[in-house]
Amino acid sequence: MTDFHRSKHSTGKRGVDISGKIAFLEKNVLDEITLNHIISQWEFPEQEVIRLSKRQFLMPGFIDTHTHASQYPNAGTGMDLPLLDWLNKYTFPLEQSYSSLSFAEKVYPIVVNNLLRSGTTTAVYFATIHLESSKYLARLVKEKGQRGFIGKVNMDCNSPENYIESLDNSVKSTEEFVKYVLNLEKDEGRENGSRLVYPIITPRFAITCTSQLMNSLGLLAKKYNMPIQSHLSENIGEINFISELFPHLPDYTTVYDHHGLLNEKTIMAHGIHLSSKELKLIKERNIGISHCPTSNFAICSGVCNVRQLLDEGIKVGLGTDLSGGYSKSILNAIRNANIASRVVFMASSKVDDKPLNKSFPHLTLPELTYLATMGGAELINLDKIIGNFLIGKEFDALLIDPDACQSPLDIFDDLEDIERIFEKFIFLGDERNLKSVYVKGKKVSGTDLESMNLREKELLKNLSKLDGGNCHLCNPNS
Ligand SMILES: Nc1nc2[nH]cnc2c(=O)[nH]1
Ligand SMILES: [Zn+2]
Repeated sequence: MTDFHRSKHSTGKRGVDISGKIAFLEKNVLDEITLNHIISQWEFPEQEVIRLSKRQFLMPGFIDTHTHASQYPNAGTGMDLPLLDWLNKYTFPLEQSYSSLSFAEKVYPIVVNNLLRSGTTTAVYFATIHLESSKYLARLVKEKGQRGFIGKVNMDCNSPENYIESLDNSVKSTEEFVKYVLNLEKDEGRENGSRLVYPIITPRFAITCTSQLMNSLGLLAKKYNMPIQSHLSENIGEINFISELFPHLPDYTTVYDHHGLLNEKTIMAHGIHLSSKELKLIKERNIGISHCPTSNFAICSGVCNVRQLLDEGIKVGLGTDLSGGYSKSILNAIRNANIASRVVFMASSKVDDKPLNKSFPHLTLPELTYLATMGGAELINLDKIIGNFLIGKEFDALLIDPDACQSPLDIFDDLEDIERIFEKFIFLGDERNLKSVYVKGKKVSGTDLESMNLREKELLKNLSKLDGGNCHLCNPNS
């Protein structure tokens, strides 16, 4: 039996309290009497008790540790080229469009709404080099109630003529951006829990940043105690170019280290083709790797050996890497991380002499779920605040309804227990199963009618006409 309380106005430490923190958890509540007793114990003014039906369950919200909000319009297109050509032909021309704030105003709301709807309660975003559009993205993420790390991208060399900054301007506008984002929540007292949006220093990658720029960004990150994100060892052509640009340095990871960009708050996307020396350095600096399997497959960058990263004790989270990755959904990233880990195993010599049993070294369902939640929280240094449902953490959660309208899951009562239903949701489910999405205890998205806009309601009405519409979503009177 599952229930949870949300308080709209209580300052008391109960249920999910006013600051969005989890105040209590009760296990094994099997009957109505005990349930009602608990509810009365934790009573608080204007409480909202949300009762989950038979097969509904809660899980921690998804954390996308690497996505390019600006590339969303290209998602699902342009998979015919490898990284550097792909950047030049498709990606840089699109990103250039954000020099116009009104372009950003058209795209970014769609991005944030859709990420929330697919269960991404926290996203680590790349915007573009443009200050005003990047500020707008930060404002929007906060307004929509998503947790987010927003990066104004830096690039001052090896970039197109119309999509490049001067060194001076890049550093100045980044500092202005950082101050702007830090100020966004200055009026909100810390009794309201953690902040929602953070700035993150974002040198695009070492190909498009001069040494001076990387050094300055490293210092800026230090000055404001900020996280850093970039790309590392994604593609062989990229790695070869790096060794041409930095012949005096032994490898790609050292390039970033040399410029003061590696610390325990650094997130590097991809990390596919790393040498053992680089892995050692990554572990030493305690940086995290954002594993972006959909992108790695889609633009043929390679297959990341996540088991090896985990065995080395390196922090790993999942990223969609829109639009190198075509899907905005972390569920999709989980599925591709699963396939990637099996490809690594099958390509290894061990495949012939190991039976398909429990010691099979591909990623397990608990591990995949961890990467999408707590693993991501560790990467962004919010593991004390989100990532699971320990008491005192903030309630970033998904209310999953396996029986939702048009659900892609088929549940056979006689066969299923909660573990199987959860597994089916992870591998077959989609946003139709996300009845509610909560960030810091506040509902920010969901499939039920109250959270829909007019267009969505209209769409559902039409669906119900086609379908006969007997479910509570298609037909609220049923
Ligand atoms: N996948 C990906 N890799 C990059 N490396 C540098 N920029 C990018 C980007 O936008 N996407
Ligand atoms: Zn990327």
